[in-house]
Amino acid sequence: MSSTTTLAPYKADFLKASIEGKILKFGSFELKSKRISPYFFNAGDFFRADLLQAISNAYAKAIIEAREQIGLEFDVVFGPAYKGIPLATATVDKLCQLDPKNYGQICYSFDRKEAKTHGEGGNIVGAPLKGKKVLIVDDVITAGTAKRDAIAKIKAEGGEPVGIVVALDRMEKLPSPDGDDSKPMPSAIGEIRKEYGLTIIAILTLDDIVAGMKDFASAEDIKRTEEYRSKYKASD
Ligand SMILES: O=P(O)(O)OC[C@H]1O[C@H](OP(=O)(O)OP(=O)(O)O)[C@H](O)[C@@H]1O
Ligand SMILES: O=C(O)c1cc(=O)[nH]c(=O)[nH]1
Repeated sequence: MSSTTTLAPYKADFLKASIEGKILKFGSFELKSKRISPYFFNAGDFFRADLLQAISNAYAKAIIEAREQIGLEFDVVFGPAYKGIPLATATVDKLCQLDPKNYGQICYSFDRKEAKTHGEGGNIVGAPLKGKKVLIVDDVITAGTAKRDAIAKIKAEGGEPVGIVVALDRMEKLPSPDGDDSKPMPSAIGEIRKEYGLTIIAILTLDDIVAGMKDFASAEDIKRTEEYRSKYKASD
């Protein structure tokens, strides 16, 4: 894949797995933000063992790199329901496998979309968050809504969010408060970074995907993806 040679090897391997596993799809998809996108990254499709290995390897390598480069430290990996759940558990497992000295005591945790009222009850499954430094892992960031919800839940449990790792930054602007998507707006990722002072890491960006697309996508899909990128491009 010639056009991905500038990506770190673990990122290029991850992009290759996303394409071969058909995690990255082209068509017409309604997003959580209600935008209609010509492409979709479905982390729910990393369901086969070799693909799960590919995604957990990419998250773990990105986290280890962040520790080496910026000293990212945390106690718990939190995966927002639903697609964040297997990501958090598989990432913790992979971190321990790759670096047991630094990550052997790291825990995972995730939320329920609806609170459980019997048994252990509550909203959180896995490690308690109170007093812990918490790293959020999720699949993609578009408008940032799910990340803001996760931050609020972690804080409500007494945890301290320290960062977010996503597989894909779709590089989109925030929705305009009046719903007019033609207005310039800052990026979802940049605003969350500024507002909460968090480290935010994306393994791949839309630019990486567009750069790699000429090797595997149709001319029509490339054109529609480039048009979508221009339409929702952030002002920062
Ligand atoms: O940038 P954002 O506005 O956060 O949008 C993207 C999020 O939306 C989807 O999750 P959803 O809440 O639909 O839940 P799911 O994991 O159950 O698919 C997707 O999995 C992302 O996490
Ligand atoms: O914004 C979303 O809802 C979204 C985008 C995407 O590429 N993949 C996904 O699962 N959700």
